[in-house]
This record gives sequence, structure tokens and C-alpha cells, in this order.
Amino acid sequence: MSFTAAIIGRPNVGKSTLFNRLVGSKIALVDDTPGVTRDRRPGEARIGDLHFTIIDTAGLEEADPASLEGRMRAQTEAAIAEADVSLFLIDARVGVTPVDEHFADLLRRVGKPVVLVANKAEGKIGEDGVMEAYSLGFGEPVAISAEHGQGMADLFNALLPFERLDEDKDIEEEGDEEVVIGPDGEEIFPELDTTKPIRVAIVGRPNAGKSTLINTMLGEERLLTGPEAGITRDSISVDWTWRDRGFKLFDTAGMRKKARVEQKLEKLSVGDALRSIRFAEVVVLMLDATMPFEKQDLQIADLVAREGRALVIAINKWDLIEDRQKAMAELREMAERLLPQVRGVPLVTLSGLTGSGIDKLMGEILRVYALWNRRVPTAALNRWLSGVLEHHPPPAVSGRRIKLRYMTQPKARPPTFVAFCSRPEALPEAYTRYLINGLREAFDLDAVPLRLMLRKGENPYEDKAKKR
Ligand SMILES: Nc1nc2c(ncn2[C@@H]2O[C@H](COP(=O)(O)OP(=O)(O)OP(=O)(O)O)[C@@H](O)[C@H]2O)c(=O)[nH]1
Ligand SMILES: Nc1nc2c(ncn2[C@@H]2O[C@H](COP(=O)(O)OP(=O)(O)OP(=O)(O)O)[C@@H](O)[C@H]2O)c(=O)[nH]1
Repeated sequence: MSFTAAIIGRPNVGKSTLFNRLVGSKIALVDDTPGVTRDRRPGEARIGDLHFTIIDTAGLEEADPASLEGRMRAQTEAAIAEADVSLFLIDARVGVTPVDEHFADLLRRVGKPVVLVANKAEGKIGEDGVMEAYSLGFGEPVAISAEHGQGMADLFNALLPFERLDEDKDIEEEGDEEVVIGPDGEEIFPELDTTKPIRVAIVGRPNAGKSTLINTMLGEERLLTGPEAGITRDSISVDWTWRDRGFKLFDTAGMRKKARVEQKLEKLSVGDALRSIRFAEVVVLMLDATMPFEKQDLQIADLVAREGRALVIAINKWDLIEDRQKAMAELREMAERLLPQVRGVPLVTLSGLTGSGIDKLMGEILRVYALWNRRVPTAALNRWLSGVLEHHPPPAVSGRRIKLRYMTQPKARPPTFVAFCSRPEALPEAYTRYLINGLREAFDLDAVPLRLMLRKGENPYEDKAKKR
């Protein structure tokens, strides 16, 4: 399964040329006259074995910034809306122009992912333009030459995180199944399907010991020998059974280093981590006990929280630690201080080399998986809410009390709650945090990310109740 990218940029930056390069057949017109191609055009693009849909927005008349309104804006907005990511092209030979800046504003306002691309970067003339592109505020530009096919490997790496695995959709769509209402009005939630393998990604910095752990689990040198280059990425996972429960284990960097020799993998990119996180239901972040909580570890933990996956932190190479009690106290302190966004996340010490601690790790994986799938009955939720409102009601903002009326959990994976509120936009952030922490405590939902959404409105079930 693939994703959609939109090529965005002012006329003549080389959008059609890039489109042709990626789609591989000359179906888009290329011309020196600005505005030569027309309308939005989708094509099936390919870089290496990365397949995706690309939308070209070429062919919009040159307009001065003031009149970026109109056709150009409408086309661009439509393309951005359709796409998972925008390839924002500038002309490295010209540098950043006011029209580029207007496109940048537009993209920023929409707030969807942007990959900044400095085209026509072949040779020396483009160098200044590439540097200038940083000023647009979309991070490091990917320097390419669409005409000469340069920079395609970098573009590949920049787009890789957006590739959607087949599993992605399943993960997102499960957990909001229809809830059956029983004879007494109580909700009957679907049972957790224990026949389905639990998808576990093992992520961490190079050398943390991911491959060693998986090899020990599997009891064979499987990762070191396979998989060969060219195997589809979707199938890079290994099946494993632990105490009658099926697992699919996934180790990106360790496996892909062997699978993709063309890629620079000295350092684990955020894109790599994001891929495995998306694949997983439970993510095991593996730290090296001799140098825990480095910047990259924290970044990965943050990604896991943002993607809403269940997290277990595995402290590996525990066999090397002498004063374990002291080390554990320090690790707990660090986790609390450095990772407030994943409060309560389990820390498991182990040695992938000797195999000690693996049972403990598996136990925690099962525990957080169950929590992550947890459904709280609406009645219990609202009983809890009325207690909260009594003891610690929302504050008054600009002289008026904010009313919270009703709460429900429409989905799990991760547990996601909706609260109906008279003025959601005015409810202070601190109060939302208070509610989330309260939910954690009341329903034993520590250790997994929780989502709380505020909706404007009354209790949606009140009318029904009255009618009855
Ligand atoms: N030097 C150089 N020229 C390029 C490169 N890519 C595109 N061009 C040239 O730039 C001009 C414009 O390219 P197009 O692909 O038509 O640009 P566009 O952004 O689609 O333009 P509109 O259709 O006007 O929106 C053409 O003359 C291309 O040959 C490149 O990588 N290097
Ligand atoms: N003492 C000790 N060493 C370990 C342990 N686990 C792994 N190592 C060593 O750490 C080094 C890195 O292990 P790998 O399993 O290759 O690490 P990785 O995280 O898969 O690394 P990449 O493939 O580069 O991402 C190897 O030399 C292992 O022998 C452990 O539990 N204890």
C-alpha cells in the first residue's frame, strides 16, 4: 500500500520535470514557458522500490504574491488536501523568491508534512539556493536535479517514512468496532482476539542489541543471514510464539542494514524509527544500559507517544552492570525526568546476549497490549466524571464556568476519550492534563498513551434518554 505526495511550487521550478522523472514516462508536458502544463494530474511514481501516487500541480500562471489567491491557491490547496505529504519545490538556481515564501505560508497553515526540495541543484550554481532554502523553515532541503536524476536517493530517504504498510490501516481501524448494547443498557465490548499475532517492533540506536535479542528469542541466527536485498519491506518480520501466543517481531535497522545496502544507515534516522513504530502495536525501545537515554532514544520515545502506540523500555546489556540497584534508581529517575510524556511506561532490564529477562519483557508486552486495547464502559466513565466535577470542577474563564457534561470512549488502540464541553477551546491545557492523569489512575491506564478529545455540545444521549 502506498501514500500520496503532491508536488507544490511556483511556476517553472521544475514540477513537471520531477513528475516525469518519478513517473517514468513523458506524459506531462515540459516547457520553458511558465504555466505550460495544466491542472492537477496524478501519476504512479517510483523511486527504487518505493511506490507512491504523485500529484502534479504544474501549469498555474505566474502570479505576483498578492494574487496568489485564485487558481493557483485553489489548485495547490486541493493537492495538499489529497496528499499525505507535499514536495515543496524551489529553484536552487534562483533562490527563494517572494512567491516561494507565499507557498511556504500556505503549506505552514495547512500543517501537513512537507519535504522541501531544492531543484536544479546540479553543479555549483545551485549551492547558494540550497542554503537559502533553509530560511523557509522546513528544515534541511533535499537537493536534487530533476532533469539529471540527481539526489533521488536522498528523496527516497525523505519519503520513506510516509510509506504506509498494509498493516497500518488495520492498526488504525481496529479498536473502533461496533459496541453491542446489552439488555440492561450496558455495553458489551468485543473480546480481545488472542489468535491474532501481536505486532512488536524493536527499535533503538545502532548497537543497542536489537538483533542479538531477536536472535536469542528465535534461537537461531536468522536475522544475520536473511533477508536478501530486494525483498519487499512489508514482509520483513519474523513470526514467533511465546507461551502459546503469536507475535510478529520487527527490527528495522538491524534487518534493513542487510536488506538495503544502498542506504546510509550508520545512524538510525527518525524515518526508520517511524516506519517500525507504525508497523507495531507494541514498541520495545531498546536502550544500552551502559549509555541510556541518549537524545535519539528520547526522540524515538516521543514518536511512539505521538503515534499512540504502547511502549515498553528495555534496558539491555544488564549483564554488564555491577551495582544494579543504584543503576535502576538512576534509570527510573531519568525516565521520569526526561520522558514525562510517557509517564508510567514499564522499564525492563534484560540481557539479549544471555537471554535473562526475556520472560519479564514478554510479560510487560502482554500487559501493555491489553491496556492499549482496553475499553472503559460509558457508565463507569461518567460516574468517575461526576466525582471529578464535584471535587475539582473546570475553572471559570472570562467570568463564565466551563461545563463538562459527558464522556465516552469511542475507541481503543490507544484508549481515546471524548468529553463534551460547553467551550472546548477555552478549557485550559492544565485541566485537560488533570483529566488525563485522573483517567490513568482511576482505570489503571498507566503505561499507555491516552487521547482525550474535547467536543462542543451537550450530552448526545440526553435527548434519547428523555424520550425514553
Ligand atoms: N538546470 C535544470 N533545469 C531544470 C531542472 N528541472 C527542470 N528544469 C527546467 O526548468 C524548466 C521548467 O520546468 P517544468 O518542469 O516545466 O516546470 P514546472 O514547475 O512544471 O512549471 P509550470 O508548468 O510552469 O508550473 C524547464 O526548462 C526544465 O527543463 C533541473 O534539475 N535542472
Ligand atoms: N554484554 C552484552 N552485549 C550485548 C548484549 N546484546 C547485544 N550485545 C552486543 O552489542 C553489540 C550490538 O548488538 P546488535 O544486536 O548487533 O545491535 P543492534 O541494535 O541490532 O545494532 P544495529 O543492527 O546496528 O541496529 C554486539 O557486539 C552484541 O554482541 C547484551 O545483552 N549484553
